[in-house]
Amino acid sequence: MFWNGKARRLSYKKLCFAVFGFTTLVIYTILFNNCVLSKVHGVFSAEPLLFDRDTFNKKAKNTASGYNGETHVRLIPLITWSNNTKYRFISKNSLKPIRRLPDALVIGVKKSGTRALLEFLRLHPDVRAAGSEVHFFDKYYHKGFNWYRKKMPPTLEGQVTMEKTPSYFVTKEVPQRVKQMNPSTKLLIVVRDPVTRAISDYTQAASKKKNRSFMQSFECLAFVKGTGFSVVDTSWGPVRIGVYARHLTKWLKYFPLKQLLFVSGERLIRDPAAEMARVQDFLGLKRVVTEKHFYFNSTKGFPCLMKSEGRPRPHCLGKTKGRNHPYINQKAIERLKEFYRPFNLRFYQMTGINFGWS
Ligand SMILES: Nc1ncnc2c1ncn2[C@@H]1O[C@H](COP(=O)(O)OS(=O)(=O)O)[C@@H](OP(=O)(O)O)[C@H]1O
Repeated sequence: MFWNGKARRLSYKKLCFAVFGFTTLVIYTILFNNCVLSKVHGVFSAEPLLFDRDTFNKKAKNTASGYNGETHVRLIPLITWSNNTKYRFISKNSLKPIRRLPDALVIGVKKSGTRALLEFLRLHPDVRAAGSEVHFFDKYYHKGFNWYRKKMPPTLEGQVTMEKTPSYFVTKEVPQRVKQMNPSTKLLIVVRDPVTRAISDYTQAASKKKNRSFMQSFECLAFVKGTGFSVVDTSWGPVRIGVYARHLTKWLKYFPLKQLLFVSGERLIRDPAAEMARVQDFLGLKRVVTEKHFYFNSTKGFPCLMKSEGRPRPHCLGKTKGRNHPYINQKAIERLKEFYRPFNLRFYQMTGINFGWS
């Protein structure tokens, strides 16, 4: 009897332990798999889990974290996996590049050297940039952030995702939209003497005309008709874009000055490595792009690249960069310089940099 009672007590204890152990195991498995599932999901896509596509679409359209739901998320039943398989899967796939919204934007200024800056930055292994201008914030904003994300190159955690669209700098809706995407977005602005910039802009427009003899001269377009070279036509795009202080004021309503980097277009040609050192510091990157990446091509008259991704030989930027400018009457140039002087001074004060445009 004594032994029977003791044995029963012992097996009752064992049963309690077994039930307790089993319950703990079940709870642990549920919690662990929930946690792993959300991680695995992050590997497949940077977008949030989607359960009710329509409700989510309504909420998410045009919010940076939003997803306008074209793909359904495939949930993998991890419970059937062994722990080792799970970890191998996660560690392998967390190194898989995914498309993300940009961390940094080259927002302008048109014809100041924005392509050169982006191509130089692409030499850096920690930078990935969209090849062509995306125009999301000025032309395609209605398409939503998921459209924008898909235009970005896939990047690994820690790499900087970028794009350049020079018209962002002068489009009034853009600063607020960029802030809505991510208030910490880093903004790069290449600037060049506004008079040379206007001539460059005109040269590009002329080069696109099929019949150039129909194109009015730069002098005709830059000044109000019948005023000779005295009244500058500020409604003409190539002139208006060069009033940098006015455009910058709009950006400073949404972003602190420290989030903006002003790159000198002139210095980017004269000393690309020095300018690139500033840019890499600003983006928090190691200074990988240095003098050894550039050589001066005297035929082109510009710095060119020793090599770049997919192009192992020395090469320059394309034919549309570094065009010959037409002759412009010196009086017109002087008058334009006079026109820009107060705006340039204001711009120097705002940025704390004297760009040296006379
Ligand atoms: N390395 C190098 N090679 C060639 N060109 C160079 C380089 N660095 C700066 N630049 C200057 O870039 C000017 C074109 O500016 P953008 O690239 O901003 O033009 S665009 O707005 O994207 O059309 C272009 O203007 P133009 O000289 O009028 O063609 C160049 O002066």
